[in-house]
Amino acid sequence: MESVLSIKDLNVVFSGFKALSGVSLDVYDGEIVTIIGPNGAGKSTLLDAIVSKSPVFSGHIYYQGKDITNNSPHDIARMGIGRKFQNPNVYNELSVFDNILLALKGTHGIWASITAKLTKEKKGKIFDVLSRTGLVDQAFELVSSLSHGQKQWVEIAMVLAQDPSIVLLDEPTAGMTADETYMTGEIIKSISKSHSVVVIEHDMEFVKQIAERIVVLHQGQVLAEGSVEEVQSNPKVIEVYLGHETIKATA
Ligand SMILES: Nc1ncnc2c1ncn2[C@@H]1O[C@H](COP(=O)(O)OP(=O)(O)OP(=O)(O)O)[C@@H](O)[C@H]1O
Repeated sequence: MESVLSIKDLNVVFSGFKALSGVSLDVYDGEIVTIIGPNGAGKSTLLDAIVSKSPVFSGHIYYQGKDITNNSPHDIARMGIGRKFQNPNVYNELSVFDNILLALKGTHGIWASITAKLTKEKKGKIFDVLSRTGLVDQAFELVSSLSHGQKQWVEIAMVLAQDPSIVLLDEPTAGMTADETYMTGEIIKSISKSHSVVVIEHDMEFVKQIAERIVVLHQGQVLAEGSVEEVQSNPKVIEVYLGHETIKATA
């Protein structure tokens, strides 16, 4: 099977510090890859390198077979890699609908977008992403009136509005209630029917809900890779990560 995203021997260095060291990883069509690992393992740096937010020192990133290493972030987004960051990056004083409108591919500038005549096609597209993220009932509410979880979903909807083929999510459930976390898992599973999804996550219950393939990062390297069961029973993973999480959960 052809991979959508292929990372080969990736190294990212910050002032002499190796944040990523020889990372290789493939993401296939329509799969969910969940990245776990201790704080500072290099998880966010990996997503940053994919979208050129952090420069790649050596190694390669291929998207649909094309080498995109250190291409401009704008080009990478335009090619079809959508990235959601940890903190919601939404316009609080606009409606949910207008936030999605602004994110639509080919949209330029707030006023030009909001005052331009809305085509039936654009409206349909906006409601499609709102229904995929459980936000149809909130379409005309101001984002400022939404819960923290709903704001995160608005941002996922904004990423989907850009028609990516791969969606990168950095800790999408941070700060969410248990119900919101569960709902986020269902949204991600639904998105994976039409997109590849890479998710960074700490909450192991959530990881179990969504995970198909897990990649464990530790000190900038891939420590282990496999199913939930394989990773949970891997002694190296227990030692550096899951043992610690279990202790935290029972403390
Ligand atoms: N822009 C930067 N400049 C210098 N060092 C950085 C930069 N970004 C990340 N680092 C360092 O690289 C290492 C990996 O950081 P990263 O944020 O990728 O880890 P992480 O696995 O996402 O951690 P967390 O789970 O805490 O978010 C850390 O030691 C961090 O301090």
